[in-house]
Amino acid sequence: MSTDTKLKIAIGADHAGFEYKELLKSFLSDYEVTDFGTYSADSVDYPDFAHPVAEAVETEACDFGVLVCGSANGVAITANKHQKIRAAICWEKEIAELARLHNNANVICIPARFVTENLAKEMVTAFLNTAFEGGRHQGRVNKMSC
Ligand SMILES: O=C(CO)[C@H](O)[C@H](O)[C@H](O)COP(=O)(O)O
Repeated sequence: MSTDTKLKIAIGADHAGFEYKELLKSFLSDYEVTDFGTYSADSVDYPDFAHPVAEAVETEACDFGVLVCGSANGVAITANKHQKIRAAICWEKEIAELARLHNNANVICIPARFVTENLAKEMVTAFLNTAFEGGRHQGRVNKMSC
């Protein structure tokens, strides 16, 4: 019997990110995923979904967050209002890796209207499988809080 504990992922999106969220949810079958909505393509307000995802990560109920909206700006701005959240907008696989390596980002924000489904999957995979480098980056991350 495996004793592996699955990483816990909080996922959320607005209507613009709904389809990608559904896709990523299926893609992340090796993880314990909690879906904070939205649950259809009907128009909604992204803060209603970004705050719950940020809270789940901030309280350590989940290890990482995945947020999707049209440009990723709305969900990232909202999530970053939370003290313990470092939410990074990603549009290239290497940016997703750097968000973990250098910034110890704990939420990845995906712009569904500007990246392909395949790239979204690649970025989430890279994000979840890259560790924070620490070292010179630790002090910089410490200085983010105000
Ligand atoms: O938050 C955003 C922009 O900052 C997201 O891209 C939203 O998904 C977008 O604003 C939704 O736009 P819509 O015209 O209401 O579909």
